[in-house]
Amino acid sequence: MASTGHTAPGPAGPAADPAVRATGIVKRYGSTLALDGVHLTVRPGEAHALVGRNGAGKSTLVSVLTGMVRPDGGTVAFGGAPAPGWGDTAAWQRKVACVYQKSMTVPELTVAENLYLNRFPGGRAIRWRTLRARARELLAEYGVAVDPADRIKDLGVEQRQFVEIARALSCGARLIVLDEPTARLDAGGIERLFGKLRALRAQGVAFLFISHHLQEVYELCDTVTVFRDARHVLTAPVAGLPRTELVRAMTGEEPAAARPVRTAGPPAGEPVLRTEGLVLDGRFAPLDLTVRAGEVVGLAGATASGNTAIGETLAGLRTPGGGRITVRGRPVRTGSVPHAIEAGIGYVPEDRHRQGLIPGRSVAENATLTVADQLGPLGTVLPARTREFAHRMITSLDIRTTGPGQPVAGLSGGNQQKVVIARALAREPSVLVAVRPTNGVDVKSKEALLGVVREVADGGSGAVIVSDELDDLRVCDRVLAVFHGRVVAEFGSGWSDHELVAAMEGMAGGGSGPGGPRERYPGRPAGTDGTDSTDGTEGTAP
Ligand SMILES: Nc1ncnc2c1ncn2[C@@H]1O[C@H](COP(=O)(O)OP(=O)(O)OP(=O)(O)O)[C@@H](O)[C@H]1O
Repeated sequence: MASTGHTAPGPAGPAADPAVRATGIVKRYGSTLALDGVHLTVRPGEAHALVGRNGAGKSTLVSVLTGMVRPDGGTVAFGGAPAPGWGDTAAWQRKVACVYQKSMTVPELTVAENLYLNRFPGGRAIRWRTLRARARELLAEYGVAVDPADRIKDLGVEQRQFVEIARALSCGARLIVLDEPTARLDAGGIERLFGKLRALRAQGVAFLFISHHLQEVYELCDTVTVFRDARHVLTAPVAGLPRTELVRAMTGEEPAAARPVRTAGPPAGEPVLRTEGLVLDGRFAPLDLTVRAGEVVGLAGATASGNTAIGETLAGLRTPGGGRITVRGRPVRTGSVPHAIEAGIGYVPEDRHRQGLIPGRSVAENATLTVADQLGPLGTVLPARTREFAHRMITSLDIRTTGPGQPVAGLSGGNQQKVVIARALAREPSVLVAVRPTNGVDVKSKEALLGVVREVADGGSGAVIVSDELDDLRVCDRVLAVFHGRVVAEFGSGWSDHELVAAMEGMAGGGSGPGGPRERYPGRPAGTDGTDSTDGTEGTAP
């Protein structure tokens, strides 16, 4: 089934040496075999997707290809020449760069300073004017419309990514790895990113694209490689590869027949969560929301719509300007995470790195952070009970780990997300509030996770899913579309992708013809720049 190197030749032609060729790569972490003799070839000008389930080994290979991790076996060559020596960071940067979902730039420094970090022109004394002029030229060369004097922290995600790409190219790199680059972009940002990547490909720059959004793989890439359980299982041209076959390669199973995720009947239970006049100035207008037992309610909205701010306010992360929240009829003290948890609000944050996990602690400890007081008398945590609880979560959420004692830092990104969800479920909350719960989660786990949310509701609690992903929203009984801080439309279970996306874009009841960004990225409505709400840039004042 595998066929390496079967790719559409880039502008450099089929005879050119590959941008990168990795062969026989082996990497072990203790008893975990993360890469088992994998291979990968990316040609100049090619956009090559690397896909696989959470824990398949994608990030480990990226670390090997960028000189961050030393493999236990195998070879890497760039443009036909052996990879730089271990530890020669500058030499690796001249070959390859990785643009992560998380910015690798220094937020307090300007764009110009970031572009020339550790390689300032002009000898010892830094000539700031020269630096800025060079930066301006560099950005213009790659068509990046950013002011070199701006601080990185004031840029949106999209602009930061362009700055990182420009920096990599100016170091001489001709291979750029993009690790989930669209995760925090809206439809317009994705279009602009893809447009820029196409232009750079025409100049011979090669891209390795890591994504759980298979639709984007089909949109952008000409070749796809699949890893499964640390092994290479497939390399094939994207054109003509049926999606079912791609999923089969990723999972090793026949794709399950499509089944509706939404299983519950019309909501009939008591209200479990209620907001009355809940308002956060500059983020969302007074909101009256009722979530009943047995119900999953979606808050759909683009990045800056205010839907995330609503979720964060329910979780106690933000203090509302007015209004009240009640859980099963009891008022919740707002603006306090401990009180929200105590009242029965479970929360799955979008940004698990900042709000979710303690990396050095074990899976068991992280999964039980909210229940430590219930696991032992007088505030002591009994390891046996902690482990037992963690075992249950590992099984029910299919967390790929060596065991409850493994530090979460050693889990793949998607499996870390599952630990965050386990933690939110630990207290058996009256209402679960989940922000983009399937972000970074593989195609099979997505279904399992949404199934768990559904089960929470079917078990007599309520759930709120805050997301712009249509697949997340399909599990909901009701979806409220939020635009500019207001609920602009409400849908029962029978919504069409088109009408929901139109509502999220502020065109409730409207719509437009096919062919626009909405049609191509049905899960990502166009909106303002893709900076998340916790960066403090979200929202238009209602
Ligand atoms: N630093 C580490 N210490 C221990 N184990 C690790 C470490 N990094 C990765 N692993 C393990 O190696 C395997 C491959 O992980 P990797 O992060 O490469 O997967 P991935 O395909 O990128 O997954 P995801 O889609 O979830 O990001 C996993 O079993 C993971 O637990």
